[in-house]
Formats: sequence, structure tokens, C-alpha cells
Amino acid sequence: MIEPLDLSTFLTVRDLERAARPQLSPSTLGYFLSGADSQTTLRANRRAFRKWAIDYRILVDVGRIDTRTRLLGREVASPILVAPMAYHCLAHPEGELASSRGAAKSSTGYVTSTVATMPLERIATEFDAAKAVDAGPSAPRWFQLYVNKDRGITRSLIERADAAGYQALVVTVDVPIMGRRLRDVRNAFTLPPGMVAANLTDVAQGGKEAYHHAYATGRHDSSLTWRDIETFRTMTRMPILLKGVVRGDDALRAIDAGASGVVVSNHGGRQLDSAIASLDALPRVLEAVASRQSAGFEVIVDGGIRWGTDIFKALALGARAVMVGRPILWGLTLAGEAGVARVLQILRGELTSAMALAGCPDIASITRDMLVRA
Ligand SMILES: Cc1cc2nc3c(=O)[nH]c(=O)nc-3n(C[C@H](O)[C@H](O)[C@H](O)COP(=O)(O)O)c2cc1C
Ligand SMILES: CCCCC(=O)C(=O)O
Repeated sequence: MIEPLDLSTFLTVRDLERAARPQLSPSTLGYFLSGADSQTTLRANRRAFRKWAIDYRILVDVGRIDTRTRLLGREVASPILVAPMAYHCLAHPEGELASSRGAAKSSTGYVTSTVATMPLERIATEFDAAKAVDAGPSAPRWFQLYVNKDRGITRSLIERADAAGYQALVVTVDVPIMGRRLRDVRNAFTLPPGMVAANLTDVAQGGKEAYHHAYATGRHDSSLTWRDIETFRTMTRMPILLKGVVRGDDALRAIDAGASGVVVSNHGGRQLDSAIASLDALPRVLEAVASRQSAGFEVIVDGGIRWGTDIFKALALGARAVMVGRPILWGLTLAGEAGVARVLQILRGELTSAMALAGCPDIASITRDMLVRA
């Protein structure tokens, strides 16, 4: 019998990554890890955090640390969300059912991907059932939208997400075409037999045609524009966030198009290689938004968050919250729901420690002056 994993021996996200990697096939590992082309942006996302140092404060009462904040008008337990990622069943047989439970039990927000390997309704049910029932704010769950050439399919996805009680629609806008990830090309990456993108059952699944390729080249809509965002706005009551914004002017257009926020992101370095690092893009997006005084407009950032201090830096620069991508997949690979919960526990624990050591007992006290150039 295999000894059950003692997750408490994993102290950092890196520990989980190191243990998870050998468990995955080369094709899946390549898909999870890869950035586009030379992977310059993938590296830049990490490097951007190292350019800042924390200018900590002393002799502040940090006997009680409070990580609560507000997101889209609701109180949340922490400023951390699970980023939308495709195909969780590649990491674990229970796929998104396990990852969503892991997030819910950790009181962490969760974003379901359009290309999930489980039906979005089941993910919603699983998340809600697993939510921590003790006092404290409950975690949000949002739906990420990829726009299909067949707008009937897109409309039906939005309606299903609405009906399933998702609280926001995250429209990903940095994938007009799929970035070229060299390992995926070389491995002819696709989904193994029997695994499907459970919410897009119209697309050729399995069989001869490689699913991933079939969707990316056949169904994904490269003609998406601002006008479509305005159309989606009229189709749902859910607030809309645009994910993949890096420019100030685009953030202003997002406000004009009726969006409730943006995710400053370059898709984890998987799309345009040599794109600006997401943390570097954050200040100018915030500056543009501030110039418009759009009260309540949310600015979230993702890309390269691996430590609690990374979250601290993103918040100090002005982000409302962060999304965490690949680390979730390492936890899911190693131990399903419990592994995801462990990743989130580590990150939240590190954030709490950083706040205590920096003299910031609550999120509001993590201000811009807490950072200096390293
Ligand atoms: C394997 C993988 C699959 C992804 N799938 C999606 C997706 O379906 N939709 C989406 O909007 N973003 C997707 N992303 C991008 C993430 O949401 C997020 O922007 C990125 O992973 C953040 O960077 P990090 O992995 O360095 O934390 C994916 C990223 C990875 C690594
Ligand atoms: C068509 C699936 C796209 C998934 C994705 O967003 C990614 O691999 O980065």
C-alpha cells in the first residue's frame, strides 16, 4: 500500500511543484509549464516581483492579522482567487470537482474555465457544498468565457453560468489566437481518450481529431471586438471582468464597455511572447482607472505569484486581489482537493506572515509606500 502523502511536509509552492512534476506525463507537464515561444514573458512575470522590496514598518500591533477585503461589492476572506485554467482532469481524475472543493474549503474564490473537463453546473454544486460553514465571508465563484465562433454556443454558456449562480463573467481577451507553446507543438499536445471539454460537447471530442487543436483552430473566435463586450453586457446580469488587459487605454475602454473590472494579465506568459510583465503593467492600468474615478471598478492581477510576499507586493501597488494559476495545478496533481487546499493555505499563511512582519495588520494598511525599488 502506498503511504498517504503528508502534505504538511510541503512548506512552499515550490515544494509542491517539485513533487508534482514527476507525476505528470511529459505532454501534460509541458502544457502546464509552458510559456509562448522564447518564454521571455513567462520569466518576466516572475522577475517583476523581484524588482520590488518591502519597506517594512516596526512596532505596530500585529497580534491580529485580518486578510478580509471586498470584491465586487462583497466581503471575501482573502484577496486570493484560483485563476481559470483548462483541463483539470489532466492533473487529477476528479478534475475541477476536486479543485473547486479545495478552494471552497479554503474560503478562496474560484474561476471556472470554459474549457473545464467537468460540467460548469457540477463544479458550481461541488463548490457550494464544500464551502466552509463557519462564520466569515463566503468565497465567490466566477465563470471564465472563451468566445465561440458560434455565438449561439457562447450565449448558451453565458445563460448556463447565470443559471448556475456564477457571480461574475470573466471574458478572456488575450487569446485572439492561441499562443505557440513549443512543447505543445512538439508533443502534439491533446486530451487523452475519454477526456473532454465538458461544456463544449459540440466540438469534435477525442477520436482522430485532436481536441485541443480542433477547438483552438476551429471554434475559437478571432474576430472578437469591443462591440461584442457591449453585447455580452446586455445578455447577463453578471458583472463582467476583462482578463488579459495590460494597457491603461484598454482599461478605460473596458469601463466604457460596461465592464466592472479587469484582470491585468498576460495569460501566464502563454500568449504574446515579449509582452510586458503583468506586475509591470499594473501601475499604469491603476493610474488610468483612477483618472476616471470609476468607483468600484476592480483591478486584479495574475502571473507569477508563488509567494505570499508576491501577493503583498501586488496589493501594495494597488491591486484589489490576485489570481493564482499553475501552483493550483501542482497541488491538484499531488493530492486533489487536499493538495489545492494546501497550496492556498501556504499562500495565505505566507501573506499573513508578511503582513505581520511588515507592520500591516489589515489589507487596507498595505499601501504603496510599503514598497521601494529593490
Ligand atoms: C495550463 C493552463 C491553462 C490555462 N487555461 C486558461 C483558460 O482556460 N482560460 C483563461 O482565461 N486562462 C487560462 N490560463 C491562464 C491563467 O488563468 C492565468 O492567467 C495564468 O496561469 C497566471 O499565471 P501563473 O500560472 O504564473 O500564476 C491557463 C494557464 C495555464 C498554466
Ligand atoms: C483552447 C484552450 C485554451 C486554454 C488556455 O487558455 C491555455 O492553454 O492557456
